[in-house]
Amino acid sequence: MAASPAVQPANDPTDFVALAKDAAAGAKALVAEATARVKARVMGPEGKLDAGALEREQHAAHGLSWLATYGEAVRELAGYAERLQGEGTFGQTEALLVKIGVGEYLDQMFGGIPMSQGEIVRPTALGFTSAELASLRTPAIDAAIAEGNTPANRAALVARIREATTSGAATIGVSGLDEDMEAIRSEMRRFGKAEVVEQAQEWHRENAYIPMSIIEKMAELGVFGLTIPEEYGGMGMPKAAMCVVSEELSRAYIGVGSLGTRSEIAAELILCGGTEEQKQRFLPGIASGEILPTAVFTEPNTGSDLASLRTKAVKEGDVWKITGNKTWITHPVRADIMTVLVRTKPEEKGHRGLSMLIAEKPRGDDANPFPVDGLSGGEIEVLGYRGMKEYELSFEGFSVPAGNLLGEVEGKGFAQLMQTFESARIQTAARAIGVAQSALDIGLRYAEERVQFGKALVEFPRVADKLAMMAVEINIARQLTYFSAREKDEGKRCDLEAGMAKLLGARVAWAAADNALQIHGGNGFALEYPISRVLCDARILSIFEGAAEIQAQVIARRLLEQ
Ligand SMILES: Cc1cc2nc3c(=O)[nH]c(=O)nc-3n(C[C@H](O)[C@H](O)[C@H](O)COP(=O)(O)OP(=O)(O)OC[C@H]3O[C@@H](n4cnc5c(N)ncnc54)[C@H](O)[C@@H]3O)c2cc1C
Repeated sequence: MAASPAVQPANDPTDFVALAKDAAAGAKALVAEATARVKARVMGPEGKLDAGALEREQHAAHGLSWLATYGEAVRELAGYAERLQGEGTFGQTEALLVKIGVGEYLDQMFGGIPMSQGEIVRPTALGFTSAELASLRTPAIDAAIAEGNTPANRAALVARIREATTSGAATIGVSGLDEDMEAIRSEMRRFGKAEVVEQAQEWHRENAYIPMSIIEKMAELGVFGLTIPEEYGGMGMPKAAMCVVSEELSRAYIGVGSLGTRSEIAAELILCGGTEEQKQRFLPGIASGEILPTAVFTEPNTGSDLASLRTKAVKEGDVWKITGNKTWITHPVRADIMTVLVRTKPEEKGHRGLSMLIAEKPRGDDANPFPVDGLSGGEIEVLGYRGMKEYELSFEGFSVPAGNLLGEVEGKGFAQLMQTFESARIQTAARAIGVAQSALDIGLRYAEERVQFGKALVEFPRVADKLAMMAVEINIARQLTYFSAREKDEGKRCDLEAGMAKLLGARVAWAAADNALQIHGGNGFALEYPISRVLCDARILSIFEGAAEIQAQVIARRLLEQ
């Protein structure tokens, strides 16, 4: 996508890029100080995290996670601005996105961050007095806040968003990715517009499966094998490609953007933990879309606390027999393989007793969902995120050949699953960005078309402000997600950043959907309008792939243990 016109020095006398970098350094100092203060409250005598104290202090510890996520967001925005400036693509739209984002996030860091609608974490909760806080507010931070989220900047951004939309731009502001990635975006966007957007509302309202013809077309486009290495039949592309594809498909419909999620999880599990024979056997089929996987982890009594799950597998000759109940399993009926987390060592109570099985099964349909011995299930009716259907499953001696134990090792299932978390979280963050972007697309269109008091709604500041903040936060979540993807591609540990991208992305998607619905007034509440579906779809993002509280807990642990 072409950059918006370069910032004219006369309009923008401050070198905001340098200011943003300085402010990001100040934000980092605040996070470091906050980390030290929370550490003082949760560390035991031997310098180890005291689990009881961490639980008592969840508000502060999770608040620290949010604060650090914001600090990382400001750093990423400054880095994005600097990179684009170097490439000559830092135009007015990009400058406004960065200014408003940096200013607003810094202001919240020093004022209060919403962890959820009713839970604001304020600096006092992290142990700062007003005087201490004032001493951490550097002149760069003050200036970035003062110049950042102003009514004039928001109005200017909305004018640019309107222009960008009429010119058919895919993203508001350049994404920062290279031309190859943008070519993939265009292809996915074309596919989404032609095959998905118009149908999504009907699939949702009828609780219908996404047609197999769509899955076949996605397979032809290479969606399921994007990041699988070429030697195993995939395209060997970077994780950034997965982000762009997930983003654009979820922008069309979250169900379609999520079809690749289970393929990504299964492929990561097998790539990281499988034997060479398992890689050769399953990866080419997953890459081509011939094998559709489903991820079978959650149980009725174990969701967030997965390590205590009870479904067991017992070895009988050369097969494992699975017995137990699973729930909230997405797309199990049409799946060909199930990655099932089971307890194979009953004497080991925690995660050490868990193993991962790759269980093959025949495809079913609504009339006969599970045409195989030892497996049955019932559909769970859901608010949104439809198109694949969620089921509770009952295993009664379901057979899996011994050779399908992942990596042919017992007791490593939980660790194998954890290895996939980085990728899965990056992918979910990208799905969240797609959902948020669809809310912005729909909200903007409605605000342009609906006239009240003789004006289009978009002419009213309170309506336009909502659109401006959607675009700003989408860009922030996008930059955090792309950063995690780059780190992952470079083989660096990025669980912290991927978790932050997912945590923030889910909140951004929900806020965007809620605000876009608000822009619709009463019509937003009508099932006929797509925004009512997008609201339901957005809600899931802070529940699965690590509920927001669990995500914040994981981030807090990492920050405090460093
Ligand atoms: C639409 C949908 C699709 C899904 N698809 C799949 C799938 O394909 N495969 C699969 O295996 N699972 C799937 N899941 C399950 C999903 O991963 C779980 O719902 C999720 O892990 C949360 O577990 P839970 O629902 O048991 O909630 P719980 O663990 O009971 O948590 C309930 C609430 O309490 C909070 N909470 C829990 N523990 C703590 C704590 N220690 N501190 C603070 N707060 C805490 C949580 O954050 C959450 O807000 C799906 C779920 C949904 C809704």
